[in-house]
Amino acid sequence: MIIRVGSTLGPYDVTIARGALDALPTALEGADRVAVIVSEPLRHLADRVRALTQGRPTTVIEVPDAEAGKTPQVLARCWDELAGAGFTRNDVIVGVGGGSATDLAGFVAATWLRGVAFVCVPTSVLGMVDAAVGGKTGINLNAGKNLVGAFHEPLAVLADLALLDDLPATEVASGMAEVVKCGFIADAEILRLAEADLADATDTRSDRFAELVGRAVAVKAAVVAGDLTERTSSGAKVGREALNYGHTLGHAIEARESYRLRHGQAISIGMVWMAEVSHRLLGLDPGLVARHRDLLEGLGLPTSYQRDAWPPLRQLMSLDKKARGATLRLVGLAAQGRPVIIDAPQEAALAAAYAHAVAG
Ligand SMILES: NC(=O)c1ccc[n+]([C@@H]2O[C@H](COP(=O)([O-])OP(=O)(O)OC[C@H]3O[C@@H](n4cnc5c(N)ncnc54)[C@H](O)[C@@H]3O)[C@@H](O)[C@H]2O)c1
Ligand SMILES: O=C(O)C(=O)C[C@@H](O)[C@H](O)[C@H](O)COP(=O)(O)O
Ligand SMILES: [Zn+2]
Repeated sequence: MIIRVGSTLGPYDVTIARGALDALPTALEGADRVAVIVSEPLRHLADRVRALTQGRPTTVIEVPDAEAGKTPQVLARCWDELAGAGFTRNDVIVGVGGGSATDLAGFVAATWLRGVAFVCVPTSVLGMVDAAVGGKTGINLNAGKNLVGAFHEPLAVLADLALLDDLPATEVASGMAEVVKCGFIADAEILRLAEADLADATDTRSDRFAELVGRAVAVKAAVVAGDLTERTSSGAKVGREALNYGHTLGHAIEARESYRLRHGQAISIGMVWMAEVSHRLLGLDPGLVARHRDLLEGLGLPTSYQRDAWPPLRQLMSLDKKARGATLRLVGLAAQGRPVIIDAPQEAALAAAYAHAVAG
């Protein structure tokens, strides 16, 4: 399956298939040299990528696994390695790994020489359905998630489903959090497909799983095509910020956990909270609130967090990218498929929703 992502800088294709990586030579057409940025546990994939570069000089840069790679220190090391290799604007960076590695690699591509070409090879469910698509790149700071970054779209995304064969079940579940997010904010068929057979939905070799991946990418592609740089939302007219559903609390939890919790686990808790907030402030139907918890727990994702953590989490939320000045902005749901921006929400309602729905 190929999904074309419309973009202000020219469209690109997301290829979703077993064996998609074999299309790399086409994506590299015109490049002189290649730098492969790969997370350490997946270093074996760098050999496969090298074999597909058709003799081009290739530099492999291994980076620490998961969020440990999304740091200013690792970013600076990548720049040094590109300088050492004499990397120029005719060359291409290939990011290989989960969303952490591809967010970092994309940001290296965005910043090196003010921007060089980037090809994205996501290796996790979350990377395929979300991080590889839409051009958000960046790193974390201790103060908050993804606080430094750039919009830099890839030339191509090669989502090779065969790379998921050894992905641990907890990582599959983490990626499914972003898939069902797309179900709550846009495509109801995603919810139906997942709920009908959770085991099949999380079997990365099943047709149902492939359909869910395709549907989630289609949701993301449609949203980013209309609002790449996340500037158009207000009230019920919600652009790219819709994709941030569950992320205001989710990112705060990730920072509080020093990025040891998986992103999908954190936003699972964040979505349960936002469903409750939406019930209180937007009248979201209690049945849909319960559907969040049932589906996310059915996928093996967490839905609760420490009872006494609300004050520090609220403090961390102040640095959320959707905030404007001292005003918090949340993405709520008025109904399935109807995201709404909640500007300056009542603080008491936020705390009460946390105490009621999340506090463990
Ligand atoms: N740019 C975006 O639009 C966007 C969207 C969603 C999430 N993200 C970011 O993506 C990151 C999360 O991505 P993630 O869930 O992929 O986590 P991750 O990149 O941290 O990877 C999770 C774990 O899975 C392992 N792994 C990856 N591929 C594997 C494979 N094929 N086989 C075995 N193990 C494998 C990794 O080594 C790691 O240990 C977060 O930093 C999040 O902020 C970005
Ligand atoms: O692509 C987007 O836009 C999203 O919000 C998708 C999110 O799933 C993703 O986690 C993204 O990295 C969050 O962006 P941020 O701007 O809140 O850091
Ligand atoms: Zn996310």
